[in-house]
Amino acid sequence: MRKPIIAGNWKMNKTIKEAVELVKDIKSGDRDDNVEAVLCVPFTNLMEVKREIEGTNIKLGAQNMHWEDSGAFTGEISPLMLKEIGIDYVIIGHSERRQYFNETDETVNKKVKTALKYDINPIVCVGETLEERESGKEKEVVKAQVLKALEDIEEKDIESIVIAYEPIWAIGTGKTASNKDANDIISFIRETIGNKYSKDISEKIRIQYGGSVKPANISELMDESDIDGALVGGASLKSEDFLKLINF
Ligand SMILES: O=C[C@H](O)COP(=O)(O)O
Repeated sequence: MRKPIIAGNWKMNKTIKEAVELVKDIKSGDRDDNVEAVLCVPFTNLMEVKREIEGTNIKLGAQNMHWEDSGAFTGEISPLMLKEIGIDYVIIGHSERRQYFNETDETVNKKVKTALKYDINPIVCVGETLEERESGKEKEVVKAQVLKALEDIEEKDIESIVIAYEPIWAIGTGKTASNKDANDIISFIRETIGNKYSKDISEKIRIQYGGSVKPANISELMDESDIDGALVGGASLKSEDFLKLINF
């Protein structure tokens, strides 16, 4: 049985003061213990948010990470720095990083390997553009992204990974993939992992959907057979909405 995982990706939002207020509100709300709630916050908020969630079952995530431990990489954050703070998750290969910061399948693969080396659970994002979907290439694109992200990764590490399927055309646009379409691609990702490794591990890995998830559509998405959770942008910035999502 896969434990549902709802992760809020705050993106480039919230000052430290705003972050603390939001976490205090989330902390004080009712939360379903059977759902894993993760807050993926800007680097500058990690330490304060870590302090705030101490003693709760809320998990902490970063939104990116370099693959090297240290060195001349101005502006980058290393896995050692994140490990010291005590993060549980790191988002890798979000489409915004691929689109605006030249993240490639190769760098995604390096970062996934580094995260695993440091026992940080990677949330690996994949997803097709509108153009790719309209030309019927979504499965081909997503399969290539998944296989490259998992290159040279052993089966024993697969369960530590979460995959987030986020069709780019559904991110921040208010357009959600239909439940059926999202479930279809997610079960295809599961099948791809099953073919590369084993059916057993493909049944264990958690795969989220992301793209305009909100309180109004979360339960129907979670009713689908293969969708194990959501990676949520906009709706994770309001405590009321995020609490509704984790109590779907
Ligand atoms: O990481 C989250 C996704 O990019 C979805 O963002 P959104 O919920 O604002 O569409």
